[in-house]
Amino acid sequence: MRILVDKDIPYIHKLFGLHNKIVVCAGRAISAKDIRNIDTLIVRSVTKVNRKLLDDDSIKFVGTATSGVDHIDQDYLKKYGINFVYAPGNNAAAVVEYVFAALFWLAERDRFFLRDKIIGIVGVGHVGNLLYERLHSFGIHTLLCDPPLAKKNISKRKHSWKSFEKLVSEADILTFHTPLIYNGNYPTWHMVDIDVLEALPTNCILINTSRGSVIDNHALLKVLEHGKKLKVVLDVWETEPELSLPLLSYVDIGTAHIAGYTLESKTRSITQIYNEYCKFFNIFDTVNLSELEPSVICYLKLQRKIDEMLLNKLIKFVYNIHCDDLLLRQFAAVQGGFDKIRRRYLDRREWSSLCVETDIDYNNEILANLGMNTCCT
Ligand SMILES: NC(=O)C1=CN([C@@H]2O[C@H](COP(=O)(O)OP(=O)(O)OC[C@H]3O[C@@H](n4cnc5c(N)ncnc54)[C@H](O)[C@@H]3O)[C@@H](O)[C@H]2O)C=CC1
Ligand SMILES: O=C(O)C(=O)[C@H](O)COP(=O)(O)O
Repeated sequence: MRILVDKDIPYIHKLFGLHNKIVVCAGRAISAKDIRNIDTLIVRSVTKVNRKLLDDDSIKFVGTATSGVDHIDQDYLKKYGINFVYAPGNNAAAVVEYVFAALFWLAERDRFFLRDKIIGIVGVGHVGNLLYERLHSFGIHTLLCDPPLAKKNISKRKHSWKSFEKLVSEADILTFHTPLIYNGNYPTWHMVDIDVLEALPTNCILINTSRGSVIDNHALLKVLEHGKKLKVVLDVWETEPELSLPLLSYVDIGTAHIAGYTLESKTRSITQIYNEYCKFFNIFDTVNLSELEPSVICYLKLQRKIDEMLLNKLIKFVYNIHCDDLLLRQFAAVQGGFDKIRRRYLDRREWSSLCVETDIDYNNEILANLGMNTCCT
């Protein structure tokens, strides 16, 4: 089998290398010429997989080690019988922990408590739902907007779904976790446009870790330049990998599309693609995640009941989002800087890598609900 893989996907040779010819290529540089005589293509979000790329008919299997699939022309793959798999949900915890890190960083800087805020979650799938569950478990109020889900009415939760307009008018914090959808009944492209931006309450916190174009970045820059008081956290940008430096200068936290980047999430994603690949080609080999899964790296003991201040310390111990903001501001103007940050991103870990000792029952319950490992003395 000849497999072409984005060179920034980890563990490829360990997983696929035994019986296959592996060709690696920079994700943004993969071209139709590279695809010739390739059976399997494995990409990330930076490679557009469409008719232009796949003019060769040798491809049988396409995998993307991502949750978002807006870079894939799925209709084309289906039309030509090319098997397609992606990795939904594997980076949900990483994104949720990024959002928590951003919220607690802002709360510390601007001296407010999250328990006094209402958080509007737009898109309640793998990421949005986990975010809801963890915020709810810590007593933080949320409003949920997900019309496709509400329409399917498959939600188990007691909460009533709210309209996007309701969240815009009532939420103190809006966080977006939708796919990038250009048409259909519920498009998300520029769902935050100039009208929404002008309608947002003063000092509203806007967080986007979905896709850059869910927010009209030009309109956002315009309202910020005109003095609209918003607090903005952007991990995704409409013009990635080129960045609007003026917009970066206005946002409170800016990062290089790394919200989903943890060692655990990358391991889970490529393992899922590998297992789907084995199923498709009838290869009887299941990889043991523990071989790739990094071990627990640290251990802490809590001496008192957990509250927002103490949780903030734990969050910063595992992941300090401010470092990623400084990193982007340092390299944003450097040619290729955005992609370089992503390629060399340090092995950020998830809360589950933290083992917390506590003999307080309340702490055990809260920390377990937040996805941390706990052990009693
Ligand atoms: N920055 C990063 O590193 C990451 C970004 N993402 C992005 O976040 C998106 C969400 O990720 P997941 O939760 O895994 O996807 P998902 O597919 O599990 O959930 C998306 C949810 O959005 C809902 N939705 C669709 N249109 C909507 C609309 N108009 N209004 C409100 N809700 C709507 C869907 O019904 C679904 O429940 C991905 O599509 C991807 O683009 C995901 C992971 C990492
Ligand atoms: O999974 C998604 O969707 C994401 O946005 C990933 O964080 C994208 O990461 P890359 O595939 O661009 O490395």
